[in-house]
Amino acid sequence: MARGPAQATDTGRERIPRKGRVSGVSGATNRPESAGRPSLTPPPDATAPARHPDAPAPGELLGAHYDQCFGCGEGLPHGLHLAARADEGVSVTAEFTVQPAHQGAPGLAHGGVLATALDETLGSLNWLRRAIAVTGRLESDFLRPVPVGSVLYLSARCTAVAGRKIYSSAEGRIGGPDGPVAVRAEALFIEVKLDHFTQNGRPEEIRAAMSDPDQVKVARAFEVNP
Ligand SMILES: CCCCCCCCCC(=O)SCCNC(=O)CCNC(=O)[C@H](O)C(C)(C)COP(=O)(O)OP(=O)(O)OC[C@H]1O[C@@H](n2cnc3c(N)ncnc32)[C@H](O)[C@@H]1OP(=O)(O)O
Repeated sequence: MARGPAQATDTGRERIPRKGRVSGVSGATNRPESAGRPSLTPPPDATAPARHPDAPAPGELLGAHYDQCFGCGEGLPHGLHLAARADEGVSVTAEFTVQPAHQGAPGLAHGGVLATALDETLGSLNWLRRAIAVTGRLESDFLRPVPVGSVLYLSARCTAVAGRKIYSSAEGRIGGPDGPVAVRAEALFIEVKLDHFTQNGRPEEIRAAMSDPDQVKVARAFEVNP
């Protein structure tokens, strides 16, 4: 499709032409739809990820970062309720039990739900670095069907960091932590500032999350260093 100057879209936002990046605020409106797909392989100047000194100890549960999060929140009956634990270095393990509400085909987990479980597990890695980041790219492989009632044993690790780009990978096994791999993913998270959420999120939820008297909860909702 030919791209001219900025055009209105059906969301009422401007579509940004290829060479017309908006500078300043980080957010969904900044990245042109025509942008190519940067590689999931770290560049040669990438560095090894560093664990934050205050990161939870290996084996410690990370807890939900936000109780309305579909991946880990406790406040959503049909959410995944994924529970992630810190592991060594910048890596985590997590578990998620597939519920009837998570079906795609009869008796089997929906692929999008499995991708969510991978995304959430990968996202939780950022807490170990105390970085605020969002998923930019998530490439998933579905290797085995995952039945309702089964536990998906996930593990994820951050592999490299290059500027704002965070490279990571994850896999999910069934039948036990050493069972066969059912799903796996490679991801590129992009570090953002707090205003990514405050400027793009719906005001009701932002206000509610910000006004929680528990400052640690406020910080975790946005994955900010408390
Ligand atoms: C509360 C904390 C969050 C925890 C939640 C855990 C849940 C799991 C995580 C999620 O599901 S997050 C929700 C899903 N993701 C999003 O909603 C992100 C939507 N996209 C955006 O908001 C923007 O596109 C984004 C912030 C990712 C990037 O926009 P920017 O304008 O800040 O970045 P910019 O375009 O300047 O690119 C910076 C670098 O990142 C690269 N990049 C940006 N977007 C990319 C992308 N989508 N894929 C690959 N690379 C990307 C880009 O090529 C560039 O590389 P170089 O520095 O080498 O030039």
